[in-house]
Amino acid sequence: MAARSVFRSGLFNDRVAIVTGGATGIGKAITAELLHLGCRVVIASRKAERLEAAAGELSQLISPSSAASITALQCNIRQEDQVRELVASTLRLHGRIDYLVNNGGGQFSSPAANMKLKGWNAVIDTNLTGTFLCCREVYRAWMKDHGGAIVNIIADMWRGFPGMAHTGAARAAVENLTKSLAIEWASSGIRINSIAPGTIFSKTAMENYKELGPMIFQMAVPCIPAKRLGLPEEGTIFSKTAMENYKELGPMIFQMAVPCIPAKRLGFPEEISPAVCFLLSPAASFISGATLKVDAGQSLYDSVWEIPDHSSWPAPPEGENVGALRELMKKLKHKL
Ligand SMILES: CCCCCCCCCCC/C=C/C(=O)SCCNC(=O)CCNC(=O)[C@H](O)C(C)(C)COP(=O)(O)OP(=O)(O)OC[C@H]1O[C@@H](n2cnc3c(N)ncnc32)[C@H](O)[C@@H]1OP(=O)(O)O
Ligand SMILES: NC(=O)C1=CN([C@@H]2O[C@H](COP(=O)(O)OP(=O)(O)OC[C@H]3O[C@@H](n4cnc5c(N)ncnc54)[C@H](OP(=O)(O)O)[C@@H]3O)[C@@H](O)[C@H]2O)C=CC1
Repeated sequence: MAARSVFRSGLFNDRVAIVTGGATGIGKAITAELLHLGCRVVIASRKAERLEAAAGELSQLISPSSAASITALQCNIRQEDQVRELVASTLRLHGRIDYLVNNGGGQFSSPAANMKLKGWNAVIDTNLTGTFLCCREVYRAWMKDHGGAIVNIIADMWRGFPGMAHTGAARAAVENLTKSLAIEWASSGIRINSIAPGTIFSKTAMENYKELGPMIFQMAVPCIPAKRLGLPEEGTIFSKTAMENYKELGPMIFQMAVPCIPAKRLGFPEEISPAVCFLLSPAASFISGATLKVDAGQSLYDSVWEIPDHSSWPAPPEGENVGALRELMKKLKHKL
């Protein structure tokens, strides 16, 4: 991993940061850049082996003259006692907590109608409650009396999040939580902001979407004149075994987002970390309660979610305008 930064080296000397989910993907890029800037970073997530491996790898990037350091602490942000222990251990180790980056999180894709309550709760507990618990514990234990800066990683959920409704709801809630805390905690000198990434490619993020391969078939439906998949007895493509063959294609979902991204390419973790460092840094000293979209304009543009053609919508109220349109369509049809 290349640890580069546009910021002045030593900018975060003697500062201490907790980065949840700091061992993989976006979190790993944030950790690498903070280390490059001299920060003492604690990375926290559930899988101890992955945490240790990342800490080992990232520590190689620290030059001997640097004030930076990295520590791996296991923590499931859904567990209140574990979050409390993460904060207490960081304070025992470093004596202060200047920054918190709530990056740990995620979800699975599923139509809302198929979600089990357990799955819904898992995603809400992780992304909303986990973020709240981390904020509350650093506030109580340190930032209330000493100030600090918090960045919450949310998502591109501005037009809802069809296919991942649970995470859309949780991230929208975190955006609102960010605003509430910006006001409640202003008098402690705490700034809190969110970053909403677009579609960001990393190996670990991709592995989470393996199960989406078979959906490639479903996604073809709007392009088929019959508006349904063909069956094997009709000599066409769809069968259980064909679907099984496409399990590998789940990760392609990331690539399929490209036409919906004005940049016409995916984003990368190293394109999120500078925005996080900016919001933590003194350069953002007058910014709080804000959300920075880092999505190359994706949220203003297209969606991967296809609505099949249908005639299920309730009819509009009859009147002169509906009548006029009907007449116009009749005339056009006649001309064609
Ligand atoms: C066609 C349009 C679809 C849109 C797809 C677009 C794809 C591009 C998206 C790009 C934007 C966002 C990207 C990212 O966020 S990348 C980050 C990815 N990383 C992660 O998500 C990692 C963290 N995630 C998790 O740990 C899990 O997903 C989870 C949050 C669910 C927590 O897992 P936990 O280990 O605690 O829980 P379990 O695995 O035991 O599951 C609990 C219950 O949750 C339900 N569940 C879980 N997985 C699935 C699944 N794949 N499908 C359906 N349901 C699932 C289930 O009810 C589990 O309980 P049971 O198994 O007992 O029923
Ligand atoms: N990649 C993308 O396109 C986008 C990503 N995001 C969000 O950005 C963040 C980072 O994602 P990304 O790097 O792409 O994907 P990753 O899957 O690499 O990162 C998710 C990280 O969160 C950690 N994590 C998950 N659940 C918990 C938990 N309960 N307690 C502690 N840590 C947890 C994981 O570690 P472990 O499993 O070991 O606990 C992992 O390190 C996530 O919140 C993601 O949803 C938002 C928008 C787009």
